[in-house]
Parts: sequence; C-alpha cells; structure tokens
Amino acid sequence: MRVLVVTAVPVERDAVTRAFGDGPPRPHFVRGAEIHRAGGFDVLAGGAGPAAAAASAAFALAAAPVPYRLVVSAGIGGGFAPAAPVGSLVVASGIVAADLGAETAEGFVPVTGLGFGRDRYLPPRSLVREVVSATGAVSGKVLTVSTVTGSAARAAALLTAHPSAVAEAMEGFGVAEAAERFGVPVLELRAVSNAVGPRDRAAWRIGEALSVLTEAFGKIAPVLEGWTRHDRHLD
Ligand SMILES: O=C(O)c1cccc(C(=O)CC[C@H]2O[C@@H](n3cnc4c(=O)[nH]cnc43)[C@H](O)[C@@H]2O)c1
Repeated sequence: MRVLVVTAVPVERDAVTRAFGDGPPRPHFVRGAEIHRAGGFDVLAGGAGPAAAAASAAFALAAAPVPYRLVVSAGIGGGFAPAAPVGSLVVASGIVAADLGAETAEGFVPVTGLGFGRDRYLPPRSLVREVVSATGAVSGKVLTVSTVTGSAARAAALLTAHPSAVAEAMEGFGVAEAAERFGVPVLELRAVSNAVGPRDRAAWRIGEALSVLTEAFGKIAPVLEGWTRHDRHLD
C-alpha cells in the first residue's frame, strides 16, 4: 500500500518528487486528481488552506484503487522562534486547528469548548520519533491557520495558547480531517521558509525551504516505507 503526500502548491509537490530523482514523474489522473507518482509515494498539490486540503485529500483517498496506509501533509511553513528557525525542518507531534472556534469577551474558545468537533490530531508517536531520528527535525505542535500570522502580537497570542507550537501552516488539519475519516494515520512535515511574526516578504526563503523539503523526503522515504502501524492508538 502506498503513501499519499498532500502539498498545497505544485512547487511543493515537485520538491517532494525531486527527492526520488529520475526526472519529473508523469502525472496520472485518478478521477480528476492529478497524482504524481514517485518511489512509493503519490504526491498531490491539493490547494492552499484547510478546506482545499481536506477536499483534495478526501477525494484522493476515496478514489484510490488500493487504500493508502499513510497520509502526509507537507510543504513550507512559518517557524516560531527560537524553536524552528528559517531553513529548519519540522515534524508535527500534534496538528492543531488554532483558529477554529469562537472569539468571546474572555478570549478565544476552541471549537471543542463550544461543545462540538475537534481541534487536533496526533500523528503516530513512533513515526514522529523515526522521522526526527532520520532527519534531525524539530518536533512540536504545528498549528493550522486560515489567516497567516502577520504581527508579533498574534504570534505571541498563538504561543500563549499553544506553548509547544513550533510552526504554523494552512493545510495540516484539513488533511488530518480527511485521513481520520478513512482510518488512515497522518503526519505533517514543514520546511520553514519564514518566521511567524510581523509580515516581511523580503525575508522569505522559499527556495531554501523547498530544498530542505526535498532533502527531508530523501531521508524519510525508507522510514515511511518501512513504518507499520502497530495498534489502534497509532503509536
Ligand atoms: O503575503 C504574505 O504576507 C504571505 C505570508 C505568508 C504566507 C503566504 C503564502 O501565500 C503562503 C501560504 C502557503 O505556505 C504555507 N506557509 C508558509 N509560511 C506560512 C506561515 O508563516 N503561516 C502560514 N502558512 C504558511 C501555507 O501552508 C500555505 O500553503 C503569503
């Protein structure tokens, strides 16, 4: 059984497939989803943001002729200082929907505090450990946000709410929601292209982060291919 990797945009997809050499893979279409097959991985650019990511991942999972055994949300992301500097690699120990909930006079209340839904998923601990050991990645919570953080105040508020957060991005929780519905474990990997904080486009290092992503997939391919899910608790 194969591994499904969901990125947001085609440059991230191509950074993943580049890890496997052999030139650009020929895309194939599974009921409209453009899948790039490389090594034992099917890589899909599913769109930016949690909704596009969830829809694309669910579509690919449902259309697969053979069930996937693991889904990976991968791409660039913002890193919280000092844990995850630009150019570092992050693997999520928890995938958290950081802005899914309600703003109240007492502050932000997560969706779970409103009495429904869920606001986080936990990737298999054994897999996270193996990825850390293969790559030296920083492990911690990765926040999924619909609005990219653009101020020091918002970055500080997120860290107050989630002290073990190391990065933010926009797709992980959406991919996890889809994976959960298919009973498939999920992992999130982010190569840090920018610091979470005041908006500074000139400081972005997208090319560097994409190279980090390629290198990471080169290292983790055998880990992901060899990893087996041990029990219902996924660790
Ligand atoms: O124009 C801007 O100020 C701006 C700021 C941050 C990100 C963008 C994007 O268009 C990229 C979003 C894309 O990349 C991931 N990503 C990368 N860095 C971050 C971040 O600091 N916070 C959230 N998402 C980030 C994200 O997963 C999207 O796929 C534009």
